[in-house]
Amino acid sequence: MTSTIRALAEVILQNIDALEADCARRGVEAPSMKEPFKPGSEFSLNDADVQKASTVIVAAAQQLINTVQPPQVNLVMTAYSTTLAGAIRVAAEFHIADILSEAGPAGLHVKDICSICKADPVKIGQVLRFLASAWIFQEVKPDVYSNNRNSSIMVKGLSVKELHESPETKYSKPEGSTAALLGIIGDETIKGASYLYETLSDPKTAFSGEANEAPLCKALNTDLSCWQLYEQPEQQERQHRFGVAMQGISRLEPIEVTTKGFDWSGLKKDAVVVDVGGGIGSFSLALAKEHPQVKFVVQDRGPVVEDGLERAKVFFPEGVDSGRLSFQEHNFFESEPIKNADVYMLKFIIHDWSNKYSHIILKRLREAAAPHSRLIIVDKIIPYICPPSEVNEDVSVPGVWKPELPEPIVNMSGGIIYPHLSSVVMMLWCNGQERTIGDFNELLAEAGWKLEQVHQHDAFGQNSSQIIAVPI
Ligand SMILES: C[S@@+](CC[C@H](N)C(=O)[O-])C[C@H]1O[C@@H](n2cnc3c(N)ncnc32)[C@H](O)[C@@H]1O
Repeated sequence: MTSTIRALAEVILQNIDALEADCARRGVEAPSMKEPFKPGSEFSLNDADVQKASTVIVAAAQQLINTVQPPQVNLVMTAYSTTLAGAIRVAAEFHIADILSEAGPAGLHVKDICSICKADPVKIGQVLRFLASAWIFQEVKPDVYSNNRNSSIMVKGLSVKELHESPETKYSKPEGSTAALLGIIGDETIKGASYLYETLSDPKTAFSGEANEAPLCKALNTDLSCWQLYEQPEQQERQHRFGVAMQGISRLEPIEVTTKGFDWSGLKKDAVVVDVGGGIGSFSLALAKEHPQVKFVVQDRGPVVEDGLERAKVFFPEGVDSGRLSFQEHNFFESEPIKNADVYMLKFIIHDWSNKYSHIILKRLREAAAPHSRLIIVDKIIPYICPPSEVNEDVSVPGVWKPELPEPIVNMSGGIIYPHLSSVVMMLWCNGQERTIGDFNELLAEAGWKLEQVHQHDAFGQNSSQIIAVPI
């Protein structure tokens, strides 16, 4: 009889065929971990067969690793991985990937890196070797580091000279959004995570749905929610970084995935799409470029829309000048000023809020909606990770996918932790959560919306879905 570990290895090998066929079709080699990332070198994950093969390989490989290593190692090393977030932030803030990008494939000695970034080579040397052990940077000779596929993603698109002379512009290029996101993970997110237990065990906050009683608020010793905190003058840098980091999140899934599904081109000329809590407007900007017949209005808090307008003037001046992309300050807990819009869109908003506050946001939009209005929520749909045969949720909505993985894989997340991680991160920041399709159905119905259809792009919640609702 085939052992489980051999069966896992065989599952991996069978699925490698699909990835090799993908490379052959595109006339490229499989990506090398040693080379900096080149656009187009990734597998074609928008091809359903390639995506399925990649998911099965990741799931089987992770089960194999967890089976082969002793549980002490699995558990303790996983718990220690928060330290990686701190180390990655160090690399991003000291512009180490940018320095190594200029140094090229031969790399640079840690002393030379540190003479440029003005840091202690003994300490930075430890950080870099730790990161290289986790596949971020590579040690090409003793104490000499170069960028590899993973570390090269941290490059911000500006010269090291520019980064040092004008630090306030460090996230000004689109590539800088990943560094901004890594900055947030290594700052607010790990600070919040270290207060998770204290918040969940304190009777004052254990059952709270208030955004200002989340673990991050405890960590930063404030009574303000993260959104209110960001409005304080001394938090300007964090506020700006957050806006840019949202673009970095979008890079985790191709923009076509989040825009695909709803029939934007079916909207009539001058149809109005309101991007509620639209941040600095990255999503609307991408859609406005593709659908010139539609008008997009991005609503957010004052400082955010100011930031968004400035960026839009640089990246889409014709849209701003023609009024096809505009920005408006608006608090989504108050009455929605744009009535009868064709589409109200909530991207990465509902997951920020507990049910109590999500209900208010949805209700305000329902009050403003006309019968023809559509609501589009872009968020993850959380799958259960028990065997699908155990799930008998009573919600049948067109477009919902169910996870399926071959035996002997036992973890139905497919080893994809992102949606579940994201849910806990939302709790850390603001007592929010990601939701199952059943949760969305209930929340929408209570606010006067009928869940009509879902555009889901994978069964594991790796990519966000579009959840379409109509007024009841
Ligand atoms: C997770 S971000 C999503 C931004 C954007 N939709 C995107 O996908 O890039 C949440 C946004 O909600 C905004 N926000 C928070 N509280 C708000 C409020 N009361 N009214 C309007 N916007 C708010 C924040 O400023 C932030 O831009």
